[in-house]
Amino acid sequence: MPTIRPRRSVLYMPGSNARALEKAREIAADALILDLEDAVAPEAKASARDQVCAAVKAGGYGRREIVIRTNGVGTPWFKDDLAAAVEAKPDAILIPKVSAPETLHQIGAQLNGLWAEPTLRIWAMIETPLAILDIERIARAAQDPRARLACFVMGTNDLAKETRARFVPGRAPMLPWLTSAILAARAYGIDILDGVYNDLKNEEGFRAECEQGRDLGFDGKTLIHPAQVGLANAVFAPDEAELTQARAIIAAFEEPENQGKGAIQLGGRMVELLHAEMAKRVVALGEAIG
Ligand SMILES: CC(C)(COP(=O)(O)OP(=O)(O)OC[C@H]1O[C@@H](n2cnc3c(N)ncnc32)[C@H](O)[C@@H]1OP(=O)(O)O)[C@@H](O)C(=O)NCCC(=O)NCCSC(=O)C[C@H](O)C(=O)O
Ligand SMILES: [Mg+2]
Repeated sequence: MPTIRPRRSVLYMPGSNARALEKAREIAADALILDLEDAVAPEAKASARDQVCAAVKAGGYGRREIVIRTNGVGTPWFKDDLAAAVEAKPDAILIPKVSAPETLHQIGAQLNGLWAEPTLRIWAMIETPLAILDIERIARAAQDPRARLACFVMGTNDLAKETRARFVPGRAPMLPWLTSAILAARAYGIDILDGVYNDLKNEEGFRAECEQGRDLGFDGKTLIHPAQVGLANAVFAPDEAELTQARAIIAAFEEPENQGKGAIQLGGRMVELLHAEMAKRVVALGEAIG
């Protein structure tokens, strides 16, 4: 079982907001996205870049995964963002509006030229109609180690803007796009995070969207406010009942009488070896969350 990195709660914060960057050291999110793109006004881009990179270099974020979101590849800020982010040594760099695999291959080549740490990963925002139409080829970039692709992040705000789809309970207009991206991510072994929920005061709606995202197969949810972290952590973690059931499945297949069997009955249900594999992942995720 490969090591699992929990990504239940992934909190964006504007790179221009010094208070948020400081506060984030105490927030129980699994990962933080320090944003240089949409959350930062054009006149604040350069100072936000300096501030974010200084914060990452200063550290103090504990086990939280640190991700810097650059401005888009075609913008005047991208080149400096990428160079500064590489130097700051975050865990990953998030590239907005990736619409074709060639972008990821080009960035992979640039990272080599910048002597990026071998452990640095690339995350890709999936938030344009073209990305959805070409999602399989984009995910396939993960097969090229130089592209360093580790995670997709759904940008549902940009998708709504570009398509004119509306945000409605249940997200029917977006479901085909979300599920296509999940399939592509799984086909090539990368993680995938659900988009943000903008309605900060609507806890019921937020819970429903977290549960829907989890049931669709997302690894976690991107968030915009610290108040959203606790619920996302709870929804995307296996609960006690799931952990107990998973341990029971693993134990059942270890019984001498079940050795060599591909399918057994447990508590009135058929379980197969594939369920034991799934159970091992649930237990490993539970242990990784600790
Ligand atoms: C949405 C906000 C602008 C609300 O800010 P504010 O009104 O200041 O909130 P509060 O008064 O409730 O804040 C309470 C304290 O919490 C801190 N705080 C708030 N948000 C964050 C945060 N995201 N990270 C860390 N800390 C945060 C405040 O500083 C307050 O602290 P204190 O002073 O001690 O009381 C704001 O929440 C915000 O800016 N959120 C993030 C916005 C953002 O990053 N947007 C870009 C990413 S979303 C996106 O683009 C997705 C994608 O690309 C797509 O297309 O969908
Ligand atoms: Mg966006």
